[in-house]
Amino acid sequence: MESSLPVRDPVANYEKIKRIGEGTYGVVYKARDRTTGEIVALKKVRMERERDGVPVTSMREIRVLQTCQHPNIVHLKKVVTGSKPDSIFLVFEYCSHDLGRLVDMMPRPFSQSEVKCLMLQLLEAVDFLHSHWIMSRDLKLPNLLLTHDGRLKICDFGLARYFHAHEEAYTPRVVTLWYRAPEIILGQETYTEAVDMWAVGCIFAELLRNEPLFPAKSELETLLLMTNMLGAPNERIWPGFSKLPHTATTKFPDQPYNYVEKEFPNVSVAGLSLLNQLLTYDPDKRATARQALKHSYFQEQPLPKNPSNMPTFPSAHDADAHQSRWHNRRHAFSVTWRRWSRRKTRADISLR
Ligand SMILES: Nc1ncnc2c1ncn2[C@@H]1O[C@H](COP(=O)(O)OP(=O)(O)OP(=O)(O)O)[C@@H](O)[C@H]1O
Repeated sequence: MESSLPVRDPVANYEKIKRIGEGTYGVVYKARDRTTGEIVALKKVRMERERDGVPVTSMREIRVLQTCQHPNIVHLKKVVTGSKPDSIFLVFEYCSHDLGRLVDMMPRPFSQSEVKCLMLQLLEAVDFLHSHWIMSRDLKLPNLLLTHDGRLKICDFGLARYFHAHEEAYTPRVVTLWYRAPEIILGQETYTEAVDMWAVGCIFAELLRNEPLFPAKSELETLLLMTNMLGAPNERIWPGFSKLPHTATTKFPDQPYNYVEKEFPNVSVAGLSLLNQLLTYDPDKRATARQALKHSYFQEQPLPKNPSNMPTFPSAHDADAHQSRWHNRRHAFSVTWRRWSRRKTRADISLR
């Protein structure tokens, strides 16, 4: 185990109340600090397969979380030891909802002013990450927490990494499939923080209509759904597209039209413009978080709600998984792709 970890207190200081999440890298509990009575979230770091101490993904997550003190990024309070010498728990501030479960349970989508409130908070957090040279690489609704007073917080930095001004090859198996940018699917190894902005576009669309934008089962199906909605990519709108590793082996349908306006009939011209700027194929032309924050969509009526005026909901953590329409599928895809990302050798994908 690395000695630089700020490990304090044993986990016995916390009383587990209930299990609220189980992800690829650990189980998450709602718990009470026995000394202060404070309610926290306790994430157990999976160690089973580790021979040499704390898994590298958890070390990365801890490092990133220590750097990121921001109102819209979940606060890591402590790292505590478990009963076994090598078991580790992360203690987070507790948030009553995750947006994945919440959106699934809501009978109708958030209002425009509520979507604006959530999007502004998400963009503030992403702008903060990118200005600190951090890519999340796993933005999706279940990784967005909501507090009882309307504050959105990004959680789960297990796939996050620092990026550099110079181009560098990164692992291709990142970002849960439904939120994965086209350049990753088409094999670009030197992708940038723009992959997070594609995911932000998918999240925006999902908040607007209460269902995932590209709920595909494979990378090929994701490309097909993208093409059906946005038109087929080509060299004219995305210079360099034809040279991407998987372009030659992918047969895109002959679909030249953008159907965003038709698919989102209740969204204003400014809202559609922001959505299209986020879901831009060419990562160099895709809106950055800072550009998106300045978009006129956030200045027009209805104005963004103040977080404190956001509606309140019964805790989404109390809902049965089967009550939640997309939860299991979202999670299944997350697990599958995280496992892929841990493989040492890159598996070939056939897009034909
Ligand atoms: N601070 C928190 N407050 C409340 N709930 C939380 C908190 N952190 C995590 N959760 C719940 O636990 C779930 C899983 O957490 P997290 O994404 O950090 O784990 P993971 O193992 O990395 O998961 P995944 O495989 O889905 O990426 C979240 O979707 C959320 O429902």
